[in-house]
Amino acid sequence: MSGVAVMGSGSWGTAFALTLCDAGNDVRLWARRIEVCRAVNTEHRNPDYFPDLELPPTLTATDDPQRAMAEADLVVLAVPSQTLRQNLTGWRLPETAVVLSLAKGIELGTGRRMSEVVAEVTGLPDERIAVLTGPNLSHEIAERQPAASVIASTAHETAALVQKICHSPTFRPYTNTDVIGCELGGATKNVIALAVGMAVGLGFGDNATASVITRGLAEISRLGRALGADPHTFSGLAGMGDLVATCSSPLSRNRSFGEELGRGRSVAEIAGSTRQVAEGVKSCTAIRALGSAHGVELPIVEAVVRVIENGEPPGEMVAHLLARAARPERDET
Ligand SMILES: NC(=O)C1=CN([C@@H]2O[C@H](COP(=O)(O)OP(=O)(O)OC[C@H]3O[C@@H](n4cnc5c(N)ncnc54)[C@H](OP(=O)(O)O)[C@@H]3O)[C@@H](O)[C@H]2O)C=CC1
Ligand SMILES: O=C(CO)COP(=O)(O)O
Repeated sequence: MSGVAVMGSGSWGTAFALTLCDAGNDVRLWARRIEVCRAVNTEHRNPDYFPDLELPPTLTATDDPQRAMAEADLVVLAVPSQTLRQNLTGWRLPETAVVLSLAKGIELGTGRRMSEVVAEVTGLPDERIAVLTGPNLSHEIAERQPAASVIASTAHETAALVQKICHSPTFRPYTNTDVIGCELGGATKNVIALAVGMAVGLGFGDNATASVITRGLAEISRLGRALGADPHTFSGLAGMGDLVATCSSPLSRNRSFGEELGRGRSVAEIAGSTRQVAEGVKSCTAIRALGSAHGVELPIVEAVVRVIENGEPPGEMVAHLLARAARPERDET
């Protein structure tokens, strides 16, 4: 049994905490709101994110980050990408714990992946840092539907340790040492899911969505190659697996956000109607900047940025993408 702290009690933090309990660990959840802690500790519920789900009675919550992390072997970071740096800055991590990031985003302004933010703020060596990614829609995980996942760390032993800690009867993690590819896959698929959602909201069918998913995978792979990822990662769970799940499922917040944009609502309106994070809305700008810095063409990401940042109507985005100069499918320059 390992002692695990899950820092963040939203959709994924809560569902993954449940998985960690199922895998036989002693799990403490950190929530920034005391009312969430009370609900978890007394009613075994998290009403804002899973009103109908009964949480394991062994799961406890605290709003004190240091108490949550005390003597933890594994610290799981389950806060949004754009707040991770600030959150970590205020926390004192246990001396020997491994840190596992669940966030799928790229930091605005710095272009850093989440493992890079962790390393920068905490000073931890790469061998103590891991990331989790793959097709893991939190509501399905919370219902204990079967799922596979990827734990990536540059140190295989670290990935294998975390794999062992979170392997439950319904959750099957694989390991990978390609942290760059795993993180880029997870962050960029959110932007592609926004584009797919827009296509759906505009009333387009499966030909359109399959085309965006496939060309989206080409963009993710191109960017990954330029940044030093292993191209094989993108045909695995962290690439195609997560892309297909997120782009196909109405449970995805990114796809749903895109769908609302396609129906004509504004970014501010949609963002104001939910407390849940759709990471692609912020990360799209950071990913476009990474593409520009490395001379990688990312037409779908670019088109999503124009809709999100400039308010371009999604219908025009589609017209622009279709009007681009015709080219060979495998001309990946
Ligand atoms: N949901 C999913 O299916 C999956 C999500 N992910 C990734 O996991 C990460 C977390 O997502 P998810 O749990 O779904 O997001 P949610 O929006 O569901 O929850 C976010 C959590 O972070 C907290 N939070 C928000 N702002 C801050 C802040 N400034 N400081 C500290 N805590 C804050 C929220 O607290 P409060 O409730 O008080 O607002 C909440 O507990 C994202 O990067 C996402 O892409 C990855 C795989 C699956
Ligand atoms: O990353 C996810 C599934 O793997 C969840 O996607 P959303 O954040 O779009 O809900």
